[in-house]
Amino acid sequence: MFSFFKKKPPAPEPAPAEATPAPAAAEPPEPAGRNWLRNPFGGSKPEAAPDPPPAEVAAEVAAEPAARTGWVDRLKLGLRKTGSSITTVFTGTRIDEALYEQLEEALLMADAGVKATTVLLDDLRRRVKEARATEPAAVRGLLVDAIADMLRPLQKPLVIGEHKPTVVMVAGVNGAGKTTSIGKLTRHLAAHQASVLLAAADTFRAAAREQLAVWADRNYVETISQQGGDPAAVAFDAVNAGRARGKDVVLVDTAGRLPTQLHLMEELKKIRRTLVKADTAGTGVPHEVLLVIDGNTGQNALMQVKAFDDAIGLTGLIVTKLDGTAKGGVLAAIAQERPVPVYFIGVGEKLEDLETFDAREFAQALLG
Ligand SMILES: Nc1nc2c(ncn2[C@@H]2O[C@H](COP(=O)(O)OP(=O)(O)OP(=O)(O)O)[C@@H](O)[C@H]2O)c(=O)[nH]1
Repeated sequence: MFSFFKKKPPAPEPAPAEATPAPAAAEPPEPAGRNWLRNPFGGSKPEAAPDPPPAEVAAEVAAEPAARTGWVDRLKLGLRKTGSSITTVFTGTRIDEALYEQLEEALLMADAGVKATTVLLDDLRRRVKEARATEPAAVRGLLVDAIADMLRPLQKPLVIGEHKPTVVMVAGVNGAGKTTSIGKLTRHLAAHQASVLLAAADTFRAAAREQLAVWADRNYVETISQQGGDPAAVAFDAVNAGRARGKDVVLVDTAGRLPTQLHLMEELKKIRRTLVKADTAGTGVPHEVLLVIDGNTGQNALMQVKAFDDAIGLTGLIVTKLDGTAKGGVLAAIAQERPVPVYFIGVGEKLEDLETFDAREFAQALLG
């Protein structure tokens, strides 16, 4: 069993990992700077060894430039639009009601929502009192603490490997970044000796299947797809194929849909029910139900979380496009109103631009 965990990137990067997988009992070499999984097969590697990832993937990942270590900077840059109006509040000379009012406005503008904003400000007032702070600049540090504490319940690793295959269903509205995130996730799984089967359960849009096929090619993994027909059938076939082929992970990509498109939400529920039916061993398929949300959509993202959670029971979120949003505060609203764990955040369009979520780092990035 392995989990995606947060690890500070050591510097400098060590020599590229060998393409050959590590022996079963030993921990595989972990490419430096990656926040990905560790000890993919724990102490109990399955008898049938998974397909080793091609040398190209492991070598590419290991050879990634040190720029990767700067992802927090990129997040900071991305969230600057969100944070700039908040941080200007602390340039004054006094901690007074005007400061709290400006802060309230800035948090609402960042789409933190009324509830989270109220809780944050109450918490901040308490912290300011306790710390006997007198300078606005000190309030900024206390706000980082308050935001980090609020977001902490969202910080949870995605555990893969407890079941073989681990079945992960991925949903979201159109263009949220599902397929891109699946590609990124696949790459990192492959780079850590996990074999992946992709299921293109978007049977309507040929472009979606093609896009997934491109990601699959780039990651040297197989796909199950079908033109037309029933997406639930593709999902069913994928679980069976994943089992038969001894894959570690089956990732099921679904077509984008709005929560208001009730017939499409029914279709999503059907895909989920079908995955449950394919679970002949009763291991709890789908093991993970992820929603991909676009960080730019602010409060609307919260509505999506609620609607998809009600429909298919979410286990985690991937929040994309945090590399340029004025609405990063929405994570506070999610933490307050529907705390579904944030497994990953997307900070760019490139394959390596997917990171595990760390509440404190996010809070710090938010306030520059
Ligand atoms: N800047 C940035 N762009 C992203 C990120 N993730 C995805 N994108 C871009 O968002 C656009 C949509 O991504 P897709 O992966 O096609 O979205 P999708 O949810 O699969 O779309 P549908 O299949 O239409 O539902 C693409 O242009 C991606 O490159 C991110 O973290 N940052």
